[in-house]
Amino acid sequence: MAGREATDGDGLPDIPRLDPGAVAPIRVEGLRKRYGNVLALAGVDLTVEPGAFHCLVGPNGSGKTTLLRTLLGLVEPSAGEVSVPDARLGTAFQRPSHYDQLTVADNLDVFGALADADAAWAETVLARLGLDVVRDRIAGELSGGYSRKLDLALALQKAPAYLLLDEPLGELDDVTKLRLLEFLGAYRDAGHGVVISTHNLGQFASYVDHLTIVHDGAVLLDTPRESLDVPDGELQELYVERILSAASESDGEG
Ligand SMILES: Nc1ncnc2c1ncn2[C@@H]1O[C@H](COP(=O)(O)OP(=O)(O)OP(=O)(O)O)[C@@H](O)[C@H]1O
Repeated sequence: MAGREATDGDGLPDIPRLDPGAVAPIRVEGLRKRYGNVLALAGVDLTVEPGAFHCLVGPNGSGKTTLLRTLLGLVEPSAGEVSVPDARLGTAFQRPSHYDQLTVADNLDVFGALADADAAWAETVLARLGLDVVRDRIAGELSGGYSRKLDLALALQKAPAYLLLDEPLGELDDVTKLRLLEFLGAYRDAGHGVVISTHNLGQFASYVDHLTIVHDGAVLLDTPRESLDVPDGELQELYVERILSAASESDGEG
């Protein structure tokens, strides 16, 4: 992370810019994951480009979380190749990562020191996520939404080249959702990859650059957003229609 700064003119501290050209893509080939007799991933090929907002969307049980966790190295593939560049990946929200007994500011100091982050970046993250108002609160006493944003702030201390998040907006209030979405958009605009796993594509419609629909552990559609000739407001509907039509085809085969 270095060089020019994002100038989004929104009055918030700028996010230092990363040159996506200097980051390799994440590549997955023939990825299979079996849990006992459940085939969670049935041979997935996927490329995640740097600097893009990439949504992995699919219904419950389609394999999104398994795919995301495999990219993060948290799940061992049964077969196939996962090539993650020699770059920093970041994630949050799977389980709390903060120290409950420390304040927000002290948590940031600890994680910032581990990540060798500079103080200006910690302040930027604090302001961008709207955490500055709770900086002196004990982390264990924060509300659910602030607690989750704190974990995201801690993951961001190392300024990951790719930020991978599983249903990041679940259970957040509408204002918090909006601020988080704006942050994720700004982080992408500053050259970082953002990879979201969700079954609610509609919430991310105005941000998505690349869409991968996952169904029954396989990729049903993998396409740049620009090649889909539908307005943002119809993206969720397009996804649901694709799933319904794939489900009725597989019913027909059965
Ligand atoms: N640790 C596990 N042990 C056994 N089966 C698992 C495990 N994790 C996931 N599965 C199974 O693998 C399949 C894919 O699950 P996964 O959580 O990846 O789907 P998902 O698309 O993220 O679903 P959701 O939207 O409900 O979170 C499901 O059938 C699930 O029950």
